[in-house]
Amino acid sequence: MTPRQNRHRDRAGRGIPEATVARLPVYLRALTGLQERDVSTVSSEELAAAAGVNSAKLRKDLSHLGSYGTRGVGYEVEYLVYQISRELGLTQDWVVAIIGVGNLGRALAGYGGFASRGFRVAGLLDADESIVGQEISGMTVEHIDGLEDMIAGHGVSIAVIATPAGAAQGVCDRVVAAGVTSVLNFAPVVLSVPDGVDVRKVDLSIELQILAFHEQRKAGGPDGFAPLPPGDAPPGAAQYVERVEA
Ligand SMILES: NC(=O)c1ccc[n+]([C@@H]2O[C@H](COP(=O)([O-])OP(=O)(O)OC[C@H]3O[C@@H](n4cnc5c(N)ncnc54)[C@H](O)[C@@H]3O)[C@@H](O)[C@H]2O)c1
Repeated sequence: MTPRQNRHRDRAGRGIPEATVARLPVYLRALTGLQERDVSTVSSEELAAAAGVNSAKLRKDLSHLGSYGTRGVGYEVEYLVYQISRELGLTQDWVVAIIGVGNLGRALAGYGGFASRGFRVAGLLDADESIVGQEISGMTVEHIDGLEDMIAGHGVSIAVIATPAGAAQGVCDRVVAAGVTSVLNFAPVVLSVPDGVDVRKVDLSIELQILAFHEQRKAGGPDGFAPLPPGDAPPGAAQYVERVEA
């Protein structure tokens, strides 16, 4: 493993692998479902089945949090929810700004799931004068000129970019210069950021391509079940398979 990969792998801190970090929200969702049904303890097998992973992997993942369960009893649901939430930084509120209030930005602004997971949308910003001033999901859209003031005034720590591709890098540079170190990018462009800034890119078309790739293989594909040559896999497929299988 190169030093860069190593850094990436340990970025979550305390040596928790990125693949484990990526599965923690899945465990959390399964545990929240158990809490809603007043289940107080759960075996690793039950939790693994609810989360869609194998139980050995689940036990290994949870051991990174110092959680080993009790033989014959399993894991205490409430405590595990607390441990995972703490590890993911969900025991504190995170302030989010949504930049670009078109179709996607509006949908995100109206999504109730953010607040219940500890993400507070502090504001919506757009460059279009006809959108600025509109009331969306109880918030007034502000002009992008006020970006830096909003970040400083509300303590924004996560910027969601939902602008067209051509505007995304400029917006990203501004949020980073204003001190934001986490960016969720929906624009179909790879953003350049300095060290210490985390960018997560959401691209539904890549996810669809990956599903199409797996559908094709399930159906026998052009070459039966033989692995497709690398050039035939959609972008992100190898990464996805790695993410799922790690
Ligand atoms: N990731 C995904 O799966 C996915 C899905 C749909 C759309 N998208 C992408 O998300 C982005 C938004 O899509 P949409 O359908 O909402 O587009 P849209 O055109 O409806 O909205 C974009 C908004 O960004 C604003 N904008 C433009 N330049 C800006 C700037 N410099 N600062 C602030 N605001 C600015 C526009 O005024 C507009 O309101 C696009 O890049 C699109 O390709 C991604």
